Amino acid sequence: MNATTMTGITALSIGKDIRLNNAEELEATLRHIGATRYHSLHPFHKLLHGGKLNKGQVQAWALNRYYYQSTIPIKDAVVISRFRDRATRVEWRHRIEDHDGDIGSEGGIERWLKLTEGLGLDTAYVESTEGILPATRFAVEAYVHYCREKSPLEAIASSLTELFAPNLHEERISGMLQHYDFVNPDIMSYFKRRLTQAPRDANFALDYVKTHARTPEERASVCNALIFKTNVLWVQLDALYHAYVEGHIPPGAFVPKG
Ligand SMILES: O=C(O)c1cc(C(=O)O)c2c(n1)C(=O)C(=O)c1cc(C(=O)O)[nH]c1-2
Repeated sequence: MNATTMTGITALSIGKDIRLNNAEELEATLRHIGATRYHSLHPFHKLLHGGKLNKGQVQAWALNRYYYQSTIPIKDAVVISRFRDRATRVEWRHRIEDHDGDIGSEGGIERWLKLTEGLGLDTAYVESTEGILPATRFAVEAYVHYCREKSPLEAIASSLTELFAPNLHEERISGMLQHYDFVNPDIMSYFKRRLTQAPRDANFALDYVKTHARTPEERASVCNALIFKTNVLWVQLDALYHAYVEGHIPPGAFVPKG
């Protein structure tokens, strides 16, 4: 079977007739899922990176994404809690430091707050998460629940969207710097740092699933974890589009000024 030409992948899972016989077929299928479902393809990102949004819309995106960013270390603590195996915990724990930082060293969450502050948002308001869309909260919480409830293999596999993040971050850095006069390199430092962190993390996760998914059923579960995660990311942008491009802001959510 040629995984890259496969059909039968539904919105939620790969077809029952798709049988992945080895690690190479698994990797080809994961890359196919990324190429067809990663949120780099979402219309909201096309607008964001193409300079087609106004400042209020970019603020709404950064405000909502803060909830995702600030939940990632909680998710990673859950992933760690799934492993008796010390080596896996040791390997995974730098992810928490990457986001939370350490005494005297800045982490990704602080860098994200530089972005929201640079965009003119009040940091206490961003941190309160009061203005985020309900769909942002539901999607992000679903990711944490997934890592708690599914198998440890699926918990690791659900991080595999990061395989596809560096290209998106490159596109975002250059697109946003080029198109928006309210964006400068300093406030984009979050993404610059992820360009080195994400490939290291993604490669570990990819090697892990290729080694530990030993049966066709386990390989299918890895693919389904990646599909689940692409949906977590996609629905967040659907909600942003509906609220801030089409103008249907849900009650109580952030309303851009002016
Ligand atoms: O900007 C993005 O589009 C994007 C996507 C993803 C992703 O693919 O899940 C992550 C990030 N950024 C990111 O910055 C990040 O730290 C991160 C951690 C994880 C994860 O699942 O553990 N994904 C992502």
